[in-house]
Amino acid sequence: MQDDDKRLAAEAAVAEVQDGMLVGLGTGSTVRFAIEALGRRAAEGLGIMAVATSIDSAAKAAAAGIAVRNFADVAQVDLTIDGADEIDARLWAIKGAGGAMLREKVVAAASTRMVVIADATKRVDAIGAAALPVEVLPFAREFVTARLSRLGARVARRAGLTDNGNIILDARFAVFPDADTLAVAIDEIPGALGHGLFLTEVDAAYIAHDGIVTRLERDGATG
Ligand SMILES: O=C(CO)[C@H](O)[C@H](O)COP(=O)(O)O
Repeated sequence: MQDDDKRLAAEAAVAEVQDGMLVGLGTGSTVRFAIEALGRRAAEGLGIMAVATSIDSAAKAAAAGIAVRNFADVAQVDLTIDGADEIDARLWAIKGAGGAMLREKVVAAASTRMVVIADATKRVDAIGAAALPVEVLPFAREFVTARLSRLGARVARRAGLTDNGNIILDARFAVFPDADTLAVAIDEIPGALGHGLFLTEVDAAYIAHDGIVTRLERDGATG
């Protein structure tokens, strides 16, 4: 059921893709459905190329027959489709449970339009219950941990390394602080390379609940 909703949200977003576009591919189990849908459209003749936010998504896109460009060679993306861990009515999102939020934020910032796809379990009244992932230079591990603790977080180091060779610290807050203030405060910590708070990047969201897809736009429109 949840997978059906992920697929429906993904297919609704992929319907936005037009011939000639450079498409940004996020990361995660919902994006996997978007990659499959995009692969089907490419096989039917849609002329697109993609950039991927993770090694995993690049491999899945190539396997689906989508031409993948190296993002390092790219300054501008037409449309990016990505998942989220939480998203609210303002289209504020927490991302990064899959650990790709640093590349995801760069690609989102390069995109003319960025849409989130999600099943209804991701829709929240206010973001902040999910862990907030922070990608950290390994050299700065304890320093950044201390700074995040000072901001009120309980901090846990995630196992493994990101695609960029860095570590992830998951920050949990008993009471989530003002998101704008928190984003600025984390941005100012040297060694903290990126975090999962997406407050300005998301232009629209396709959210599926029991087979019905709702589109939310940043300007408040729904469909
Ligand atoms: O931000 C992400 C990866 O960094 C994912 O988009 C997010 O975690 C949602 O993943 P899923 O669709 O598997 O629930």
